[in-house]
Amino acid sequence: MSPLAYPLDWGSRTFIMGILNITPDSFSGDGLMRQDEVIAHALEQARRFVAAGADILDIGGESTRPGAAKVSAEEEVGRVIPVVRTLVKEGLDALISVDTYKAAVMQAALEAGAHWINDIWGLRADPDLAGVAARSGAPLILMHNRRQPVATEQHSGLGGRYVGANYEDLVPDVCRELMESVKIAMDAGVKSENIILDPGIGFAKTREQNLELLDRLDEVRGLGFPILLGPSRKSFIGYTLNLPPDQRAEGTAAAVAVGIVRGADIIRVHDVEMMVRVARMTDAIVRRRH
Ligand SMILES: Nc1nc2c(c(=O)[nH]1)N=C(COP(=O)(O)OP(=O)(O)O)CN2
Ligand SMILES: Nc1ccc(C(=O)O)cc1
Repeated sequence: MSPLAYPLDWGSRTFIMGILNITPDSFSGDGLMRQDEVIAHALEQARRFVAAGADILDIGGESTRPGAAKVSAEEEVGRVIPVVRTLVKEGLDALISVDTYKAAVMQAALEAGAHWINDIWGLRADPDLAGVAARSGAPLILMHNRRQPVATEQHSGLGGRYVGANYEDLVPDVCRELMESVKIAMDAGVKSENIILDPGIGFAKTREQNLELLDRLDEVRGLGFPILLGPSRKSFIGYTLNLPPDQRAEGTAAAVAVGIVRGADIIRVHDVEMMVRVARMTDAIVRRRH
């Protein structure tokens, strides 16, 4: 079957992005490189996600958690591209997104047939990515994030998690900085209808800031772009419920439901089957979709 046509029918329902981490060190332990036969496992997980209702599959080859080891573009290409090729060849009924901030990785992914670009640095890490995005005409997710941890702060005992969390006024600051990323994109020639914004839950934000940003997501939606939300299994849930990543499904469900009420268009999740049900139920209430 052919993937969903873009632009998606925003507002008609919540779209589901399933996370496929081709990493040995992802924070919630879902990284497929912990296993043998990575490609076979990725394909199996992708099929399971699509059968459960995923619209988009997001493939990542470098953990983005604070303090994670950086991976070279060559190594990331070696992890991600074989999986992109396999999923494209399989012809799954889902869009293929690649979670990378590196222009070289994204260029290779697009050539291998990927459809979407997911940049956790909102075009601030690799300026060449803006041109790659513009030339490809692919939808581009611009996530809010702040500067990379410097060595001394990384050793503060917080793993760099709160570096950059010194906001003057949280929501307006996040909105302004997202619009700076939009400007970088549009100056490079990315069309506004290809831009999706993401508040960056868990990136340079304290627990309280993550909770407030989620509750005020409607203000970010007010910027006029579709919104992607990624709360899945993150530590703001862990700190609130005092639970490890593998026990954060209910907390994720609450965040997903509130996120949809406040205007999220896409949710990025690990537990696809469960969150599809949460999204369908929330859509039935707030969008009257049955
Ligand atoms: N657009 C967007 N991209 C993201 C987001 C997010 O919230 N929004 N969160 C991530 C962290 O989750 P993941 O499970 O992929 O963890 P990892 O980075 O440790 O692999 C990684 N990528
Ligand atoms: N990449 C990230 C992974 C996890 C978290 C978090 O648990 O808050 C934040 C960022």
